[in-house]
Amino acid sequence: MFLPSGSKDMLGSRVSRQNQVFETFRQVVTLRGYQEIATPVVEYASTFTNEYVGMPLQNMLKWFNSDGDIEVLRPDWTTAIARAIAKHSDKPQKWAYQGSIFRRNKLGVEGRQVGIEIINYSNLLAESECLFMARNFLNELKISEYITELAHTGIFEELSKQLNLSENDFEQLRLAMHDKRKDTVYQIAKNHGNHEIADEFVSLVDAYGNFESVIEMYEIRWKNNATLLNILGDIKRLSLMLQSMGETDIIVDLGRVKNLPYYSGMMFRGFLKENGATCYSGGRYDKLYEQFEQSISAVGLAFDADQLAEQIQVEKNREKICVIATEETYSIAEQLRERYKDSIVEVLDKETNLNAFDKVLNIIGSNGDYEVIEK
Ligand SMILES: N[C@@H](Cc1c[nH]c[nH+]1)C(=O)O
Repeated sequence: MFLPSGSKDMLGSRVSRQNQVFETFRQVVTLRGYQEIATPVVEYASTFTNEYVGMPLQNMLKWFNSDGDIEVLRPDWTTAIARAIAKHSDKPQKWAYQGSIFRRNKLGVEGRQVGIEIINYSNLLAESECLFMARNFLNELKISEYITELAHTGIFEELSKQLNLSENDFEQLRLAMHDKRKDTVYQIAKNHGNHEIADEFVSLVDAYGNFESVIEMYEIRWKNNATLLNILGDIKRLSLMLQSMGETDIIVDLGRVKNLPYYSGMMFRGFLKENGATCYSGGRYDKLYEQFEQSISAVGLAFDADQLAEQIQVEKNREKICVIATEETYSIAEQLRERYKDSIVEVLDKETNLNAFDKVLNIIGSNGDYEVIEK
């Protein structure tokens, strides 16, 4: 029997590691005062494709229901949670979730995420909470080799104002910036502006690296633009907060454009040093709540739980005990569990693969007169 392309089974230690990621996440968010939220896997496509959210339908797993509406498998937690809490979003709240999202991309169709959404907290408190929580969680998973990247949607938007761009041109330029295709970036900016602004965009493609040096350079370059200076100030403040917590690998990417249409402000990502993979991604998305006619401060991030599960070691600190029993003694073996409550106890009827155990117990005897002997 085969599986549809993109679907996969998971077995044994891969599942244990996945569950360890979920369990560690729950411990961390519980201690940081988050509430848990779960939304259904099946939703209306319009929840994600409407003009405020703007996710492309083509990547979703979808079908028509009997009324002719398009339904999808949840492609995004953040949007689903905004829909779920829209009526009760007037108070400060912190939500945590874990489960699958479904998007057709090169990695498959199903990805597992654990994530947080912080609603109605003041901006810096919520943004720093996201980054501190990420640090706390990765530390608990014993993942220390990662890089934190900060970026901001406002930079590209502010500079684009100097160009005369249609919606389509804007999108083309955003895509070219995203893929770091400097030739196309230059062409679009030059065609709709002049070569100076085109040069500015091209150099923005390379404006990433250690936060101190990049910010210092751009504070001078943008000294006459209050909007850009404010953005640099916000990024610097967050970076310094992280640095004061002992984080050393902090980079900024001033030319980064949003990877999800709803971001509006600070964006952050974590990269694993070992393979460069993104282990978390998030940002501010106040605009998402405008669809519910609400003006709300919203920020959050999601971890790629599959990626994290690949990185961690399964905790193996329990004693493994094998009890060799017979048909007459299976219930005696079961009672032995009481004596070894913190150990892994397996009952076998033959002595096979005993090297896998720390202790082997034999139940010997007959007619209700049994003895447990350690081998
Ligand atoms: N939903 C985003 C992550 C995120 C959570 N909150 C804000 N952003 C993603 O799937 O990448």
